[in-house]
Amino acid sequence: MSATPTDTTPTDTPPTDTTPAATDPVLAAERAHLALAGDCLTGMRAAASAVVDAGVDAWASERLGAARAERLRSLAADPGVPPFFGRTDTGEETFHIGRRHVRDAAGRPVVIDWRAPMSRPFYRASAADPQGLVRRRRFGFSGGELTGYEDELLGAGEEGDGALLRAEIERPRSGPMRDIVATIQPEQDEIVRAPLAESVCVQGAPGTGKTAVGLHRAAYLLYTHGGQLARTGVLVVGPNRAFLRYIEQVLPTLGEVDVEQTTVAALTARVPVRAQDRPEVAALKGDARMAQVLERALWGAIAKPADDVLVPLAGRRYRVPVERLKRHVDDLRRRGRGADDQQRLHYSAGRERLAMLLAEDARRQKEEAGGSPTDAETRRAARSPEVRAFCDAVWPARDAEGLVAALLTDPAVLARAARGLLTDDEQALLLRPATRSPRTAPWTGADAVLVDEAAGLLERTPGYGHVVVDEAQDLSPMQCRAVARRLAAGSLTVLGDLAQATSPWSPSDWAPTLAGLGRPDTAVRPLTRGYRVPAEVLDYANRLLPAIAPGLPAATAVRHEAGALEVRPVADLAGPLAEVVTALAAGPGSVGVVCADAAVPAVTGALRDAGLPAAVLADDGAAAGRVAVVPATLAKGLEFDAVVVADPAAIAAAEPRGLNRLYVVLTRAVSTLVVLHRDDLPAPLAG
Ligand SMILES: Nc1ncnc2c1ncn2[C@@H]1O[C@H](COP(=O)(O)OP(=O)(O)OP(=O)(O)O)[C@@H](O)[C@H]1O
Repeated sequence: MSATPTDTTPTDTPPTDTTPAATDPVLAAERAHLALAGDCLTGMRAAASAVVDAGVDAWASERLGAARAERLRSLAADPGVPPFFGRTDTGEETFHIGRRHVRDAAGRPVVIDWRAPMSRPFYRASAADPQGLVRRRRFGFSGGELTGYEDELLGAGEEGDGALLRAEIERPRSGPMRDIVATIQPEQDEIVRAPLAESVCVQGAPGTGKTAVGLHRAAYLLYTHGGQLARTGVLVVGPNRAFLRYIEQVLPTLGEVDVEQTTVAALTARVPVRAQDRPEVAALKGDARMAQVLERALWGAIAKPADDVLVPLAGRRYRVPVERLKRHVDDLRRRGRGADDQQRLHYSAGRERLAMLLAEDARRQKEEAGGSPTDAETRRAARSPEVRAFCDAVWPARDAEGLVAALLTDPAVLARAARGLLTDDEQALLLRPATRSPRTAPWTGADAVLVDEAAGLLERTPGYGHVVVDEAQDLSPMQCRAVARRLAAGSLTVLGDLAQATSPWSPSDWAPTLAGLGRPDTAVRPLTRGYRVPAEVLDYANRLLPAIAPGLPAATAVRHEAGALEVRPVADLAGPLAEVVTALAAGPGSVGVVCADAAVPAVTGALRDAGLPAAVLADDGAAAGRVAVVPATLAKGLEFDAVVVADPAAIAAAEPRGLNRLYVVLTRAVSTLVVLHRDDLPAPLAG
């Protein structure tokens, strides 16, 4: 391998090697290409803004304008992000690989989008399997300037030593998550480029790049299947808003601004959540049996028609006999029972259809008698007071909040719907006093998911073409259903780690979650190379694995960092905490101080008393400062340059799956983990 100057990071970092390169002809040529790419981008931007917004009509003009704005937006290059980060040579052809295509005025490619098929060997080639490449080149930049490159002569069996990847993952962390487009690894690339039709479940240990892979997969799919997915959309679901804030810039940096990123709570926010369930109640409300209870509560209240109905049509009345009415109701009920949400007849549509069937019966009778009623007259018949009264009695109009409120407050309604499904004790757990109106009820997060389920029974939920669900190991069966409803005919990327499961539903394998998400045949793909956490820290956290996830393979870290882990017994927390955080805060990266949720005020107070600018990370994602106090329950998915864990025993003791929570907390650090413990450490970590 030939390695000239190796400031190997693709974006702005100080060079690690400042070998004078001004005289290096390769570097000079690459800098010229960089300048050309910059000029071409400027030209493309100018051309895009010069497109005249004149369509054939106002609508077309507006669409043209929107398309142009979109194109300009995607071309609005961040000056800190260089147009390319790598290059492939096949011996005949050379491609520079970057975040987006760049063409010259004649349309010749200057930079190839990383997602294009031609870019694939850049990520997959190895000395053993060069995939047609004689050389792979990676570039290092500083302040937007190309300062170095690293060659691998794959054709000659030479492979890099991973210096670039190491430099990239060791960069001090501060602020939101970054893209990994310059250093996607082969095992990650296979998942990123899996076909759109294929649903994928990534079981990955902490820091193996699951979130990164999921986001890059979304960007890849949008590029490769732009037309189809632009219509149906891509949805990314994360566990909370703090997590969303952390990841939300990755897709825009990759040029994808139209992906919806949300939480399950936001997805199901049909009622204002203003209360919290006791854990055992929340666990029951998240149970899959609740879907059956709701279905029965809704469809079970449809009554048998008792009498003939006289339907008025164009000045006369036509009798629809009760037997025929019964058949209509039975047929429609049957069509409402299908498993496929997109195909099945929903309750509200069933009610409308029933009214229409009565009107059509009347129309047929009139036609048989020689009349020819119009469509408008038939529709009017369907809306007549007689037909409406029949529908109200047999197939009453319902709303989702009202349905759930009745179920949770009326013992008789609940008993009827839950018979044989929930025990008496379980029914008693669900019941709460009624409020004057469902609007003012003390709705909880779990109730909101039930209301969403009810809404999904009433009407079809619009679906996306592809859904990425992160931290999926924590989803309740009812939350899985809420995501599945948004999937339509699309495919799914499920990301998670069973060892990090902290919810009451946490399964020991992926089958129930994948079934709940409506894609039981999804293949589970493991990721086991840890990019975030140094080996010293990961091996320490992995001691918990036999207790929390027996059988799950432990991750191996890609790098060692001597001195990355310090475990210190302390008599009193405040003093050592302030001392450790002061020392860490003097470094360049972010510092996360993680403690049990209940200890947040005390820990924050201790840090502030020592004059440290500590800010608490909030669930709404409000940005904490460089020293963030992180409640243990919000740490999932996040990372910090340095992490201090205050009182691990308290974190483990705070909840039923406290050891899993501790495993999450211990795996957030990129460079340094300091564990300060007053009490004995949990057994697997002691000694
Ligand atoms: N190929 C890569 N090149 C550079 N950095 C990488 C690569 N893969 C992952 N990383 C970095 O490793 C860190 C962990 O990635 P990510 O958050 O996606 O992991 P995860 O598996 O979702 O972790 P967790 O389970 O803890 O949430 C991130 O900083 C990410 O940018």
